[in-house]
Amino acid sequence: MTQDVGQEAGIEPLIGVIGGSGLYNIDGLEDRVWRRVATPWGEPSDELLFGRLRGVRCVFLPRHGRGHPIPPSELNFRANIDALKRSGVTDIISLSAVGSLRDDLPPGSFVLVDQFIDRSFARQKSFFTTGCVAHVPMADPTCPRLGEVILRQAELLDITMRKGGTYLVMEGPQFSTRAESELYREWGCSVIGMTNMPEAKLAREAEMDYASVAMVTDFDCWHEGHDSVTVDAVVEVMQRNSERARNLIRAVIPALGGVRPPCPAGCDRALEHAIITAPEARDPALLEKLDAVAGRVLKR
Ligand SMILES: CSC[C@H]1O[C@H](OP(=O)(O)O)[C@H](O)[C@@H]1O
Ligand SMILES: Nc1ncnc2[nH]cnc12
Repeated sequence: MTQDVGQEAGIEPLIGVIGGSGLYNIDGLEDRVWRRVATPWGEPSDELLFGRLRGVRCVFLPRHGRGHPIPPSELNFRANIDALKRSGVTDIISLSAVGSLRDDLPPGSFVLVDQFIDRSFARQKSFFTTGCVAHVPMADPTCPRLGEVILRQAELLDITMRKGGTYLVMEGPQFSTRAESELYREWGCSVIGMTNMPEAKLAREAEMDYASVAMVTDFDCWHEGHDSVTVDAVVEVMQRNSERARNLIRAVIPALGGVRPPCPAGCDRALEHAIITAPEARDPALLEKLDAVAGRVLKR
């Protein structure tokens, strides 16, 4: 009940940043402290880094863990999203290294992704399993309000960022075959990576605003004029991309401080009409696990 009143009156956002390949830390954070956050879904990728940027609180999680020990298929996406949610995070900015599927997105390009095609298959994709079934809307998988702030800050920093693009999520860890790469190009995809799904789906289930900044590191394997992607190439370009990524985060988080109204697109209310399991058919043990993710709707 208290949370509903808070939503009507507006709440102060807390921004969570998920750093991808090459981004395992945020520098310049005040009051920084790494803290383990336990979840009912298991261990997140690493401890979470709590701190402030120009006085505004934020939380950082290195997606693959510090030192990059965890491959995409073994990421505990549910634990990562739950840990951010139970830490009070309302909005997630996802930062990712991606391959380009378009000539006009060369390495070094930044894309504010607004669509996904999810070709991952070996992952836990929902918090809602037997005992509490929910179907959240995913037509628009990213938050336009959060995206606008990111685009505006990028513009102020002179960082060129493409507004919109489709991110093809592959399972990995091997890179694509040339036939796959060509197929995804025919599908009209802009970039390819291995991590943004089910991350975006779970963020939606947890009623969090989610935006994805994809940083192009390579032309995958389809481009006749460029070598096929290698990890060395990705790391080298990410090192060049990372300063702009850090500057962007250092600008976006302070810009998001202060009380604001509920999300006009409804990201923060995605569960409102999503749960189909009758109250008497719900599994109490699962409901307990859902305390952080869905407590807002399950407890009333
Ligand atoms: C190191 S290349 C492949 C690796 O990089 C991307 O990770 P992230 O999205 O976390 O930046 C890609 O999805 C793969 O996991
Ligand atoms: N070409 C590519 N395919 C999948 N993930 C990537 N991450 C960076 N480049 C990639």
